[in-house]
Amino acid sequence: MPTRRLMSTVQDPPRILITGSLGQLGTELARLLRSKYGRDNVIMSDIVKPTKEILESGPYIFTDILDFKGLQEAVVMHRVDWLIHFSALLSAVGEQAVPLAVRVNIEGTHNVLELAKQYSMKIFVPSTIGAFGPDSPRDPTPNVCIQRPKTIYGVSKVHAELMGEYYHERFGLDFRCLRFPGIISSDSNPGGGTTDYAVQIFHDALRTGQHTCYLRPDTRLPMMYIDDCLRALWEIMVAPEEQLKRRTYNVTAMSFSPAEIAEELRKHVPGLEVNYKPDQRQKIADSWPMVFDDSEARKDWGWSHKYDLAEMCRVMVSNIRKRPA
Ligand SMILES: NC(=O)C1=CN([C@@H]2O[C@H](COP(=O)(O)OP(=O)(O)OC[C@H]3O[C@@H](n4cnc5c(N)ncnc54)[C@H](O)[C@@H]3O)[C@@H](O)[C@H]2O)C=CC1
Ligand SMILES: CC(=O)[C@H](N)C(=O)O
Repeated sequence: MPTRRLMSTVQDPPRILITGSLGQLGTELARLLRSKYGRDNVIMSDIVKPTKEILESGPYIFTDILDFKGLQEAVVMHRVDWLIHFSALLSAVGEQAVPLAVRVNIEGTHNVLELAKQYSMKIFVPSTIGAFGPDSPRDPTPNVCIQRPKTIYGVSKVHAELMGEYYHERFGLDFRCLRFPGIISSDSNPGGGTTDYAVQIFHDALRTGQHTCYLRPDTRLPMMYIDDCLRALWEIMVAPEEQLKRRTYNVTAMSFSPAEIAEELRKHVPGLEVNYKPDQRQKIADSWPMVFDDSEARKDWGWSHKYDLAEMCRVMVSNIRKRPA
């Protein structure tokens, strides 16, 4: 690791605000960043009532992403240097609440970009495989290709990518963005995406030995274990400017279908039964990349995943088994 990175970690910790921090990624990211930069330098925020454990784990504040003044106050009062913008409505819930998704995902992104510009903050905004559509090459999907997504979630994420890149070009904003695949973690309640089955299948397998999947058995999608996802986020945040040839990168770890993950999971839960009842999420999945080409991230700033399908299943099963019922 370059010395510069180590120095910024140890001597001059950034103060970091995470929006939408009580979702699937935020709580885990806060834990990781607090272990690197100190408990009080990472401020979690959301509009959701936190648990006692969250309140005791470090600073937590209410911030609605649609309230620009409230965000300004949070940034000023907490002397924020990095903004990690997680607030969003995901692909499946976004289709059920389009006007709200437009506000949270698009207006919310406008607010944080403007704020980051005004207060000279470094900003990370995640994008997704959902930023591609049926006209994109799907196997593999390269970093730069046609993007005509068919969900409001995808449309809002292409908008975020373009707005962030524009603010970088126009105002010199330090905007960094990764397009994540479906993220798998032992949180039993992911946020309402099309890839959520790949989390739910573990909980169902270990609780009941039976899972009903809302996608067809052959629906192949790119995926990643949460530890790889959060490490990728941290690595791009600390990557020296000169390594970044672009502001938005594809990252991935594996691709699998429901039938393939079920087969791997049967090594741990031999009698696992899976039924298939495709619903409206099938159409979304059919428009998304099957295999994600992240060679540019690997080449430019050294991205490399650690968890493949077998290792991810092993860790997920072990983590969920350790939890109280
Ligand atoms: N989980 C995944 O598989 C992937 C996630 N991402 C992106 O990563 C980010 C985080 O994702 P998750 O944690 O999975 O999402 P999530 O749905 O679990 O969490 C989103 C959070 O945003 C908050 N939120 C909603 N409206 C808000 C508002 N008005 N003001 C402030 N906060 C509000 C919610 O309360 C929730 O805690 C999102 O931007 C998502 O698009 C990208 C690719 C994959
Ligand atoms: C891949 C994503 O962005 C998310 N998990 C979703 O399915 O909406």
